[in-house]
Formats: sequence, C-alpha cells, structure tokens
Amino acid sequence: MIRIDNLTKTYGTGPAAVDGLTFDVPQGAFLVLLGPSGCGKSTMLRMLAGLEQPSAGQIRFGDTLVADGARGYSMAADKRGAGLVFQSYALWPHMTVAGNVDWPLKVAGLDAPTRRTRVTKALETVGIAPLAARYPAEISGGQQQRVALARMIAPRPRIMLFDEPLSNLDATLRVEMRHELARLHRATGATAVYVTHDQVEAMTLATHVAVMRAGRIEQFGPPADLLEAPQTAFVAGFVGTPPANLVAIRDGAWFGRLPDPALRGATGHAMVRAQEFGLTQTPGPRTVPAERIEVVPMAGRLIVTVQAEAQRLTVITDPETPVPATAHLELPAAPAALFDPQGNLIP
Ligand SMILES: Nc1ncnc2c1ncn2[C@@H]1O[C@H](COP(=O)(O)OP(=O)(O)OP(=O)(O)O)[C@@H](O)[C@H]1O
Repeated sequence: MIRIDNLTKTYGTGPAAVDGLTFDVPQGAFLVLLGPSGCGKSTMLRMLAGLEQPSAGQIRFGDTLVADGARGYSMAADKRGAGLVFQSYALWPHMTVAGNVDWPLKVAGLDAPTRRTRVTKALETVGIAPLAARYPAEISGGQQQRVALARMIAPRPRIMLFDEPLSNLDATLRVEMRHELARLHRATGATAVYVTHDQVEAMTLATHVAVMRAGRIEQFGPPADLLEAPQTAFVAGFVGTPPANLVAIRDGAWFGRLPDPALRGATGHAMVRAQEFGLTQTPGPRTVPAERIEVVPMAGRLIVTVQAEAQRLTVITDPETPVPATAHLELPAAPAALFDPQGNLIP
C-alpha cells in the first residue's frame, strides 16, 4: 500500500505543482493519475520514485517512510523497491537486451546464477526471450519498450511506476502493450501508479483513477464511478469519450431561457451525455436550433458537434439518419447531474 499524506511540491515561487494531496493506494491496486497537461501528474510520480523531494508532506510504502518534506528526508530512489518506466525507453545502446535487463540486478549485487534466472524470466514474461542477444538499435520501438518493462520487473519491485510509457508507440502497438501491462500487473501483484492523459488507457488499466487539476485531486475512485457519478463539473467535462456536455443553466432554465422543473431552479451547469441529446428536423417545446459543426464516424455511430445557443455540444446519432446543416437539438427529460457555478455537484 502507498500512503500519501498532505503531499506538496512547489518549484521556486510558482503555485504548488502538487498541492496538499492525501490518499491511499491499496496493495495490488493499479492507480492511474489522469489530468490535463501541467496538472502535476509527473511531479507526483517523480516524488514517488524518489527523483523529486517533496516540499511538505509524507510518502509511505507500506510501513516505511520514504519521504518527509518537513524534515527534508527523501530515501534514495534505488532503495525504495520501486521500478520506473518512462515514455522514452532509456536503454543503454552499448548493452544487449539481456545486458540491459541484467544491469539493475548487478547494481543490486545479486549473484550471477540468480541474475541469469531473473533475466530469462523477465524476458519471457514480456515475450522477447529470443531477442536477448540483440542490441537496442536492432529491435523495434515496441520491443524496446518491452525491454524497458523487463528491466523494471526483473528486480521484482513492490511498486511499479509508469510515466506515459505507451505514448511513443503507434496505435496498434499501444493496444497490445496495454494488454501486456494489465497482464504484468496481475502476474506480479505489485502496486502500480501510472501517469497518462489517455482516457482509454486510464479506463482499461485502472482499478482506481485520480483525476488531477492544478495540483489537486478532483475525484478519486474506480473508473466506472468517474463516468457514472462525477463529483465536479471538471470531471464530467473531462472524463469519457466523448466527455459529457455541460449545458449552461440559469434559475432552472436550459440556456437561461427554457424553464424545466428537472433543473430544480439551479444555476450553473447541467450534465448531458452525448447519447442523451437528440437531433430532429422538427422544432418543439424542448428543442433549440442547432448548427452542425462537425461529424465524426466512430464505431458505427456518428459523433456530431453542433453549436446551439453559442455553446459547442456533442451529440451521438445513428449513421442511418443524415445530419442536416441546421437542425433542432432535443433536450433530455432530465440532466444526468447538476453542478453549481463553482462546479460542485448539486446533490
Ligand atoms: N523542474 C521544474 N521547475 C519548475 N516548474 C516545474 C518543474 N517541473 C514541473 N514544473 C511545473 O509544475 C507543474 C506540474 O508539472 P507536471 O510535469 O507535474 O505536470 P503533468 O501533469 O505531468 O503535465 P504533462 O501531462 O504535460 O506532462 C507545471 O506547471 C510545470 O510547469
């Protein structure tokens, strides 16, 4: 288990990159840190890895204190029992695949027979045993990333840390490596923390997701909860493919002009998932004129972006029905959730 207590990191005089975070990652969990660029994901991971010293707060791995900002204490990265894989594979070009995987075991002072067994096992686990004698320049990008994974698991870390490990791979390889990572996690039973801004990676790999924004956690929970029950407007508008729409409402009226008891007199935003809107040619009491902006076919459906009442909104429609340049957006019977002007969920 990883225990994070009031963890803060400030660079110079800027605002905190990580701002007083407190949460636990249960033993064996796969936590994904998800959020927009600059929200503090990498800083968080680097503090876990021991590459960055916290300004305040504490990190514990199990019962072991590994960093304490107040005391200026930070356990050396190689003493933490944590393995790290970055976006760039950072393999040593002059060492063979086996040599690369062996290196951390050598540094740890393991005897030669143990090292040989561990290297073989790690290469088998990631499916590249036949490449053991090759040099990094002689294998593909996907294979290089597998070597980086093998190098990480060979010392059998209790904690696996990943910083966008798949972002340099092409789409097909990414899918394959996603499965590989999930399998690896199950096989090792280690606790994983994984940084990404890829929603699909987050939703498929995670047991827990922390959605970060400006150094803070907006919501922490199982991936399904983020989609089903977002606690803030930011999470509602960030998570999901496509993310939910946030329609401006005022005094219980859609767009401030179409009153609806389902909005309970609220001002702020109503959450409407793309599949909960309709598009029609016929105006009615619950429609607003909409102008077609873009149509993207996806998985047998159309993802249509429209402009209605100066808002860009996403609607999912049936590909059988053509989308005219101007149409009428049908409002749902009730919003999926309501958020106040500060973005907090209205219970
Ligand atoms: N070494 C540094 N010195 C000063 N500021 C930094 C440093 N590293 C990060 N920051 C700042 O801290 C904030 C968080 O950065 P961080 O790299 O953790 O974000 P991120 O969520 O990982 O972003 P991305 O997805 O773009 O990698 C940013 O505002 C960034 O500019």
